[in-house]
Parts: sequence; C-alpha cells; structure tokens
Amino acid sequence: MFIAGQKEMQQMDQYTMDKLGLPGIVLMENAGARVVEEIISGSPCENPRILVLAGGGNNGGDGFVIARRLCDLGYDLQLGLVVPPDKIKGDAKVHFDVYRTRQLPILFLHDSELELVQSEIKQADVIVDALLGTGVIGPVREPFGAIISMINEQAGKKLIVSVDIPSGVNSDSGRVEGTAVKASMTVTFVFPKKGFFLEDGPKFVGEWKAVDISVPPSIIEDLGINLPRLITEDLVANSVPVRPKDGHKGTFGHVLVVGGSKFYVGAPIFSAKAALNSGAGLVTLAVPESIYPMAAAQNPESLYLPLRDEEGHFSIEAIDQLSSLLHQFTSVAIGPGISRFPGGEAWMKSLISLLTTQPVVVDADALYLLRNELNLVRQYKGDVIFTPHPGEMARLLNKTVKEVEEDRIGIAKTFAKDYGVYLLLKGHRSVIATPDGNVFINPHGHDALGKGGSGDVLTGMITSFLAQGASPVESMVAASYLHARAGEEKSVTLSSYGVGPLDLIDGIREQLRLLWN
Ligand SMILES: NC(=O)C1=CN([C@@H]2O[C@H](COP(=O)(O)OP(=O)(O)OC[C@H]3O[C@@H](n4cnc5c(N)ncnc54)[C@H](O)[C@@H]3O)[C@@H](O)[C@H]2O)[C@@H](O)CC1
Ligand SMILES: [K+]
Repeated sequence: MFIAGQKEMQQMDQYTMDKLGLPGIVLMENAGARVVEEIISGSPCENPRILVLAGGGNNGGDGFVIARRLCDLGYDLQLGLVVPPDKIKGDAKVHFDVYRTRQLPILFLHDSELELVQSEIKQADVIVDALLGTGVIGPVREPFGAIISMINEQAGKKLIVSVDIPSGVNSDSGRVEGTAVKASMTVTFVFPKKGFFLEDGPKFVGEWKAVDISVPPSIIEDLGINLPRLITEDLVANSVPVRPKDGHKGTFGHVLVVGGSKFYVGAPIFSAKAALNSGAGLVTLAVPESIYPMAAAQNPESLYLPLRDEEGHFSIEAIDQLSSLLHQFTSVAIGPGISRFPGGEAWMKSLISLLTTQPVVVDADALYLLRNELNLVRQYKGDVIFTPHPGEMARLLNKTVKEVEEDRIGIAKTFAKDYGVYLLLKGHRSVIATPDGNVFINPHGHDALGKGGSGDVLTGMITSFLAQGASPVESMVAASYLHARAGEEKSVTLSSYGVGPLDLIDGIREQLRLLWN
C-alpha cells in the first residue's frame, strides 16, 4: 500500500476528474458512503446519536454526504456547520444544497454560543469530524480550535471518527501547530497520509482505514509518481527468507557481529542472539578479548573471535587478526557497543577497507566513527545498511535532532541517494530509504522499544536475514516490522516498562511463528 501527501492526493483527484471524467461530486459521494459504513460498523450502541461537525472545504463536503446518508438510514443525526453557509464553494456546495433542499437537520454554529456546541457534543454517542482535511494550513483558527478542544474532552469516552485526517494534523508532516482532533478512528480516502506516521500524527490518528472512492489503483503508474510504501504483514511475509526444509547451518549463512567494549558488554550479545533467533546458521561474535570471558559465559550460542584490545576497546592489532578471516562471513554487523575509543576513526576506516562485497550493517558508535569517511561507504562494492536513531542521523548530517524529525522522509531519502546506502531511520515510526529513491514506512512501534539494547536486537535481525539470502530491502522491511510488532505484543504481557532486549528477542520468535501459521 502506498502513502500519500496533500499534493499527490490533489494530483490523483484531479486526474480522476479531468482525465477519467469522474466528477468530484461523485468522489465525494463515494467518500461519504464509505465513511458511513465504517461509522455503522464501529458504532458503540444500537441507536447512537451522531453529531457530524462540518467545515467549509471539501472535507466539510464529505460531512454533508455522511449526514444525509445517516439521516436516510434513520439515525438520530445532527449536522453542525461551523462556517457561514456563503463560504461553502464547489463540490461541497453541491452537496450542501442537496442537504438543504432535503430540509434535513442542521445547526448553524458559526454565530451561535459555544455552549450550544458543547451540549451537542455531550449528547452525542458518535462525533464525526469533517471540519478540516488535507487542506489545513497552519494552526487551526477559531472557532475550530475551541470546538476541537471540546471534541477532545470526549476522547476515550465516545467514538470520534475523523474524515480523511484528524482536523488540524498536517497531511504531509504530521505536525500539529495548534490543536487537532484526537480521533478514535480515521477513515481516509485512497491511501493513508504521510502525516499519520510522522511527528505528532500517530498520537491523533487512532485506528485508521483507507477506503476506495473510485480513484483507480493504476493511478500511481498513470501519474508516474514514486510514493512511499507502507510496510504491511503481506510485504513482510514475502520478505522473510524462506527456509528450505533440508537446509543445514551452511544454508542459512554465517553472521559476524563486531562490537563490544568494557562499558558495553551486552550490546553485541543482544545482536548475536537476535541474529541466531532470526534464523542465521552461525553467528560469530568478535569482541575485545578482555570482555570475551564474560560475553561467552552469557551467550554460549555464538562462536567467538576474541580480538586484541587496549583498555577494554579494540586495538589496531585486532584489524590484522580479522583480515584473513573476514571472507568466511556472509554478512557483517559493526557497531553494537563498540564505543567511541581513541583512534576509533582510523580503526573503522581500516575495517571497512578490508571488507570486499559482503553486506554490512553499520550501527551505533560505528556510525559515529565513520562520520568523516562516508566516501568509503559510497565506494564499497557490496550493500551497506545504516541504522541510525535520530540523534545519530543528526550527527552524520551536522544537523539538529529537531531538523531531522521535521523531515524524516526527505532526510532519509536524500542521505540514501547521496551515499548509496540503505538507510533505516529509527523512531516511533521507522523510515527506510534505498539508494534508488524508494521509501518504506513502518506503521508499528512502541514505547516498550525505547530502551538500550532494542537497536542492537534490530541490527542482529537485519544481519541475520541478509545472511539467509534476503536483499537489503527485504531484510530491513522484515526486521523493522517484526521487531516493532514484538515490542507491541510483549508490552501486553510484560508492560511497556518491563520489556527488555531479551524479551524482545523472545517476542520476535513468536512473531516469526505467527507469520508462518
Ligand atoms: N474532489 C476532491 O478533491 C475530493 C476531496 N475530498 C476531501 O477534501 C478534502 C480536502 O479538501 P480541501 O482542499 O477543500 O480542504 P479542507 O476541506 O481540508 O480545508 C479547506 C478549508 O479549510 C480552511 N482552512 C485552512 N486552514 C485552516 C486553518 N488553519 N484553520 C481554519 N480553517 C482553515 C480553508 O479556508 C478552507 O475553507 C480531503 O481531505 C477530503 O476529505 C474527498 O471528498 C474526496 C474527493
Ligand atoms: K477531518
């Protein structure tokens, strides 16, 4: 499934109207009809009182269709119009005129006391938010702001259905500059909007569903646009490497994890365990020799390469030890727990120069150590995957975290193209970008994952899928999704406070099992 922004939605609507000849009022009628179906199926009681709040743009136009159709179905319905009727134009006016001609119930709220709105909101069982759609610009003006605050007082108590997007959320950035409706459910047209997955958006959108309004599925090809894709369970099922029944440990690849230091003993272990429990045939852990006994005692499932160290971090001799061994590994993860050690930049440079064509996942402080040698990455013959969190991304680009968070898709896309890397920008909703300009968004994520060690688990999973023969995109898509779903599910039994990296690995096994059932 694709994800669209305001401009692309406008292009699609325009194409359907102008080139295919389907009038906008038909699209609006379809849109309203689909929302009505969802309201009925989500209704909290048999005879709900429904309040439709409509603005003056086309989102309000959808609201007039919804209100008319609900009246015709016999529902106890009230339409509240928050703009003066003479402000309604175009397709919305056509449907408004039909509504008026039919003499269906309407309250003119633009010049009435806000107490009236308040009492209507309180009486309703279901509130339909058709105030503002993708056309919102800047913070919501009054009386929208006050009305939205009243709607939000009912959040969690009543069914709040937003039409297309919660009013006040920017469909491109997810930003809420003033206030926005906290929807229980958003029924969106054609494709989910970028704003559902960015910045404030996820906190407002609730459960969402994309519905068909007769914009044809071929439209993306017809318009020749490259939209971000949503990571779905189907995409993941097609991305996780299939295991031949007669496979042996040689079939499933050999992962090398390079990391660890005196202060970070656990990180490389989490990566190694995650790699093994996501199906890798063999996992070797290359750690500084001073932490090797501890690591091996904690994690006997891996093979070990204890490397020369100096004060608890890798020393330059470790590179010589690795040089004749690297060819035997199918995929390599560098970084978990490696730390920022003196001479680390030169150390990283030497290690990257030794690798030939294996896919390499670069994470954590390896990203820091490589920050001034990105040309090496560009020249590398194999695939390189970076998995930064927003802080690491900001450092790679000399930007602030705020700048990164304000343009996650744009930044990920540009970086992946500029340096020829596959990039997984972590966050509440992770963004994946490829060197050829494709973008994927993970709709899952959970605060249970907001702990040290979660990222190491993700790195291990990606490297594991690579070792089993998946492409970089398949590995990132599958790992990101299953990792997030594991966090969500584990939080149900352990609470989001209680989920740790080892629980996460356990949850990933469960997710893999569910995928194949
Ligand atoms: N034919 C089409 O184009 C279709 C459009 N659809 C609906 O149309 C919506 C987009 O319609 P529009 O482009 O008319 O835009 P909206 O209806 O989202 O909003 C535009 C209206 O909001 C006002 N506005 C903008 N920013 C504001 C702010 N900060 N505070 C208060 N008022 C503000 C504008 O003055 C204008 O009246 C979609 O979200 C969707 O619901 C659907 O009906 C499907 C078909
Ligand atoms: K809306």
